Order: sequence, then structure tokens, then C-alpha cells
Amino acid sequence: MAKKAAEAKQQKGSDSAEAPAQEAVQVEGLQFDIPWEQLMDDERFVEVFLSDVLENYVVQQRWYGGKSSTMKYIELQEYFRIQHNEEVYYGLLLEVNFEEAFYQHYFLPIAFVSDESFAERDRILPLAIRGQEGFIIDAVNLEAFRRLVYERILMAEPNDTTRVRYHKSTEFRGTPYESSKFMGLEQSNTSIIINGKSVIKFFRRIYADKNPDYEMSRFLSERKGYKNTPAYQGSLSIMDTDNVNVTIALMQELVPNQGDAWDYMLKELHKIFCNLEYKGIRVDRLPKLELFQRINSRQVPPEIIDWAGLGVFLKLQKLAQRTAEMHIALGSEFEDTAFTPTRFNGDYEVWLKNRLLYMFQNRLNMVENNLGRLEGQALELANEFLERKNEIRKRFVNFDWTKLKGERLRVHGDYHLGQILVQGDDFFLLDFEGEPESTIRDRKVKQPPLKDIAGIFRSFHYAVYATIFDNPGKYPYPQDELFAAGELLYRYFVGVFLDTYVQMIQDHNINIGYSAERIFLLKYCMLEKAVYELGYEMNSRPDWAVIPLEGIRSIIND
Ligand SMILES: Nc1ncnc2c1ncn2[C@@H]1O[C@H](COP(=O)(O)OP(=O)(O)O)[C@@H](O)[C@H]1O
Ligand SMILES: O=P(O)(O)O[C@H]1O[C@H](CO)[C@@H](O[C@H]2O[C@H](CO)[C@@H](O)[C@H](O)[C@H]2O)[C@H](O)[C@H]1O
Repeated sequence: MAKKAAEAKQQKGSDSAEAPAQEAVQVEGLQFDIPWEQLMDDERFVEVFLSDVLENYVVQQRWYGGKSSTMKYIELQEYFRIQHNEEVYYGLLLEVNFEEAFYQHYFLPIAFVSDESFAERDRILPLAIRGQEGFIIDAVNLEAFRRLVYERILMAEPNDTTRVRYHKSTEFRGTPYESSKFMGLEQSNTSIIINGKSVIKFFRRIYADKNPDYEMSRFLSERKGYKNTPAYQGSLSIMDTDNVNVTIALMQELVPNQGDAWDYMLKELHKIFCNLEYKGIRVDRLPKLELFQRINSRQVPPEIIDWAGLGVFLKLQKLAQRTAEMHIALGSEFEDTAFTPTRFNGDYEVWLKNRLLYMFQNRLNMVENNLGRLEGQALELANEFLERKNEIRKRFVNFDWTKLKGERLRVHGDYHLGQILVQGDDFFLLDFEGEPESTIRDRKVKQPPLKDIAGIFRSFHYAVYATIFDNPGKYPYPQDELFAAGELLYRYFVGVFLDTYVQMIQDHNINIGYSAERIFLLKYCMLEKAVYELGYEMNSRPDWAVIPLEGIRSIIND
């Protein structure tokens, strides 16, 4: 921040970041006789800052995604000014290089503050600038910075062609800045709530392109008027040195909500499993439904309604409707080639198989290397996964585009219950960034919309097993019987969702293929998703690896 602005504008943020206070790295006697506005042009400063300071700072951050690899060094890929009049902050794009021969880019906005009380959190470096002692901190902690970004979006020119670009949606009627605070939820980026009405998400992991979350949010809400995603309000992006538009931040409407659909589903399932004992349900006598058999909520047998209640099925119908409407909006574009629907072809088939075989090999390797850490049911399932590897591989290879008549669209890409907000009886769909493991180019490839449906079905399956595993001893039935009850209920969830979804999609002429094609694609994409999840769990929550392993078994046995 410019000295003048630093003194005039230092207001403490209305709260602090969720990260614990960290000691800034001490680099003895760092003094610079140049103004803050020129500091990043100083080679000596940049060298010390990157290697002695940021290497230590970055690895401790919640948003740093390279924790399972070994950092080699950090380079400054780009820096730019986030500025209004005299008030200057720097946006840094850091390139983190790894021993394992890959790199990642991260966004870090920085500010200089002279008052120590503004540097309680995310303090990066103490230093003196022209005799003024102070600290470099992560600028998101400063209310003045958050206010500046909001106001720059609010006053953005319709066609900003400068290097640092602010954009305001034509639909957004902003109100003057009043307050801001951290969203304070577990997340991989950093979201700030402004005026209790808007959310600015600063992306931390940066890709040299428009972020799909920005692209999809703007397309769905601004261009297609899709109401069940937070309205796009604005964004911040930069033109990098290769003239590529790189998204830095996305501003959307704050959607009042009662939590996400994952928590909603866990609560419902807990009640349903409690009902087994409470209502004296004989699981072996419950009527069964075949996987993917469509069923309307009014046709669900009374024994199932008596056990699970009608409410959960009505909610699933609503969720299916909102999901179908999202795909209808995504499938109805005929001008913007980033969104126009397209057919399956040979290139897609080669891309898909290569990607999936590579991912599968990675999972086999992970499981083989970690067998010693597994026990009980997880070990048994892991061994079965390894033994049946050729069978699984064959399933991935068995994709023949010439047999497919449906279309591919831009899709959500990482659709699961945790990406959905519950608002009364309705749902809002969030976070279109795609699967964190995929490259930015892969995330933009048009996919069968049934990939999202497979994602949400995997999430239903996850929720069933998570409920059983998280509540040991609470339901007085043998585990096998609980699994049988859960698998049976899961098929009704799938059947009810699918019935509404397919009906709506077809009524709007979105071509998701003929009936056998739909079942083939669902099975294919569910296997892909479960194998993806196995890697996600082995990396982040190894105790949960048993859930995708169980999922893989259930898909290949079906
Ligand atoms: N516009 C919004 N309105 C209300 N809550 C939101 C909004 N955007 C995000 N959230 C909440 O913040 C959480 C994290 O948001 P998300 O976009 O998924 O962040 P990340 O990409 O960093 O994981 C969501 O699960 C949701 O609970
Ligand atoms: O929300 P993210 O984009 O970070 O998605 C990642 O994390 C998800 C977990 O939070 C993970 O989802 C998996 O676990 C969910 C339960 O926690 C379950 O509902 C999903 O079906 C399952 O895939 C997601 O895969 C990962 O990309």
C-alpha cells in the first residue's frame, strides 16, 4: 500500500482469516530505500522475498495444494498492481516448481502495513521501507484492500481493456461498500462476503486461462438467466505476458441457505437408518428396484415410503429438476463455441481413454504402495481392486464413440452433494471449477451431461456408506444388513432422480442418447468417478478410501 494510503486507510478487517497466527520469517535488517510502489521492481528484494520468505510461507497455507509433493523453488511468474489512485497493492502470481517435474501457479495479493495490529494474521515479512518499519501481509486480511477490489468492480468500465481488468455484470445493481468479512468456511480458495450480499472468491490456485467457475457462472446466470446458481456480479482478471486472460477473482450473489445438500442428506439418512429399528423394518422383505430403473415418487412402494418418508424423494425430484435445468441452459447455446453442444468423435474417445487409463494406473500404484496401511474391510476391498484390475481396465477401453448418438456439453464437472446449497425446499448449484486434479484444458472439454448425473449418484452412494461408517453401533443391525438396506434405498434415490431428470431433458430436446446408451454412459462415468475418488481419498482422507473401493466393487458387480 502506498505510504499515504497505508496510514490513512489502515482499518482492521472486521474479522481475521481462519489460518492460525504464524510468525513471519525473520530476515535480518531488511531495509529498502525505495517506495512501496517500486519495491517489486527491485531485484534484490524479489530474490530474498521469493527464496528466503515465500518458500516457507506458502507451504503453510491452507490453500497450498502441493503438500504431497516436494517444492524445488518458487519463481515470480507475473506481478501486477491492484490499485486505485494512490492506494497500491501487488498481486503476485507465483510459480511453484516441484522435484517431481511439474509446477503450479498461485495468487498472493500483498500489502505493506506499518501498524503491527494489522499484521496479526498472514504476516509474511517484517521490513523497513524508507525508514518506515512495518510488515508485508496477505492483503485479503485488510479491509481497505477488500473494499478497493469491490469498488473497482462496481465502477468497472463496460469494456475494460487494461492489463488488470475489472468486470461488472450488466445485471448487477451494486450498493456502496459497507462491510466485509471472511466467509470462514473450509475451502481451497479465499472467499470474502461484502455487505452481507456478495461473495468475492479470490482464486488461489491459478490457471493460465479463464477459470471455468467464472465462465460457467457468467454464462449460466448472465447469458441464460439460470436462477439456481448464485448470480454472477463481476470479476477481476489479468492479461498475462502471453496475452491470455487469467481469472483472479469472481464476485457472485450471496445465497442465504441452510447448509449444503451433503449435510442435509446425512441427516436424512441418519433418520432413515434409525427408522429401521423404530419401525421394525425387515430389510429382506423390502421391495427391490433395479439400478437405473426410473420411478416416479408417486410409484415408490408404500413399504419404502413408510420406512424413508416421502419428503426425501420430493427433495430429490426438485434437485433433479434444477440439475436438468442447468443442463438445458448449457445445452441451448448455438453461437458461443465454448458452449455449443457437439457429438462424440474419435478424438474424444482417444482423449478419454488415455486420461482414464493414466488415472487408473496412478490409483493402482497408490493402492499397491499403501496396502500395508490398510486393514479389515478396506484391505479386503483393496486386494479385490488389484485382483480385478484387468476387468476394470477393459471397462475403460470399452468405449466406442460410433455407437453413441447423444451430445456432449460443457458440464459442471465435479458435481456432488457438497456443491449444492439448500434454501428452503430449493437448491442452488455452486463451484463450477471442475475436478481439482484435471488440467484446465481437460476441464473445458465437452462431456456427456450424464457425467454430472454419475457424480451425484456417486454422492448418494457415498452418503449412504458415510452414514453407516460414521454411526457405529447406532443402528442395531449387522453391517451386512445395513449395507443391503442402504444399497436398496440408493436404487430408489437413483430411480426417482433419473425419472424427473430424463423427462425434463427430453422435453427440452437435449439429446443424452437412447436408453441403453444412457445406462452405458452412467456406468462408465460412475466407474471413472469412483476411481477418481479413490485417489482423492488416499491423498486427503485415507480412512474414507473404503467408500470408493466399495463403490468400484458395486459398479463392476452390477
Ligand atoms: N454465493 C454463495 N452464497 C452462499 N454460500 C456460498 C456461496 N459461494 C460459496 N458459498 C459457500 O462457501 C463454500 C465454499 O465455496 P466454493 O465456491 O466451493 O469454494 P472453493 O472453490 O474454494 O472450495 C460452499 O460450499 C458454500 O457453503
Ligand atoms: O468440493 P471439491 O471441488 O473440493 O471436491 C473434492 O472434494 C470432495 C470432498 O469434499 C470430493 O467429493 C467426494 O466426497 C464427497 C463427500 O465428502 C462425496 O459427496 C462425493 O461424491 C465424493 O466425490 C470430490 O470428489 C473432490 O473433487
